[in-house]
Amino acid sequence: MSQGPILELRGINKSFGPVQVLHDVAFYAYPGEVTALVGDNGAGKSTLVKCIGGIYPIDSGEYYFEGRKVNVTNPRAAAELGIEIVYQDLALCDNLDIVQNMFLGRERKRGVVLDEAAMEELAAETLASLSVRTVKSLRQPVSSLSGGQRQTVAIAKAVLWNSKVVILDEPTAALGVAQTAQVLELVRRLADQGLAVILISHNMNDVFAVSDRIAALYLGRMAAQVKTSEVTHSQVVELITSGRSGELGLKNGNGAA
Ligand SMILES: Nc1ncnc2c1ncn2[C@@H]1O[C@H](COP(=O)(O)OP(=O)(O)OP(=O)(O)O)[C@@H](O)[C@H]1O
Repeated sequence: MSQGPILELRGINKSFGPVQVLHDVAFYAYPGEVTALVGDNGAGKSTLVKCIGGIYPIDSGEYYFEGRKVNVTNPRAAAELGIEIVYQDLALCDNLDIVQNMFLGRERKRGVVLDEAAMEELAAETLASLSVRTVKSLRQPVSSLSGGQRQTVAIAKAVLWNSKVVILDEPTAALGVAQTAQVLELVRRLADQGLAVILISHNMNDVFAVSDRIAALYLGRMAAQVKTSEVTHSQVVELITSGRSGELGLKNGNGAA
């Protein structure tokens, strides 16, 4: 791919009080690709993603977006760049319907009145563009949806805002086999539409099924970022568990195309 990364981090450090969680981390994500972010519990995946999303300001390091150096010091700055995070707990409101959830906090208005028709149309268009046909009515409460459907709504909500980078935190963790397959298809479709997708996952099958690149964190350091087609399951497991892969002969943060 000739295009450069849409998002690139260099030398990122992040501490909480005396505890340094991220050490000199390099990371990049390309448009049209799924980048899997893997690592053991506590490796720093959530912290890295929260730095990308402006929830945690970085202590030092450089953050580039579309080739420009940027300061992302709060979630609004990230949203303005087109970066959206879909959290594991989804932050959907059970008592609200699909349209209300998708526009929560960013409602469309006509004068002082909510423009329900415009919101419903845009929600329908977005779901259709993602080839989501599993929800019966956009006016059904989110509490009536299955886990996979909820995940779909949360993802659709994230792409509604002309997003360019969508970060998904373990989107299949709570799902069964069929629903996992549906959500992975959706993840792939997002990338095929040109979005850069960052997928946090512990599931190697998911990672290999859907990702183009894999970034492996080990104890807060980027052990490697590699093309998925160039590594095996066991090499990735070795990167996650030991931070190294002898066979790959990779250096820290290496593997850029
Ligand atoms: N707000 C915080 N204050 C202090 N320490 C924190 C904070 N957030 C995370 N940490 C520490 O940073 C380290 C990395 O945590 P993080 O949640 O980023 O890892 P993770 O790779 O996402 O793990 P998991 O897969 O278990 O979610 C952990 O040791 C954690 O205890």
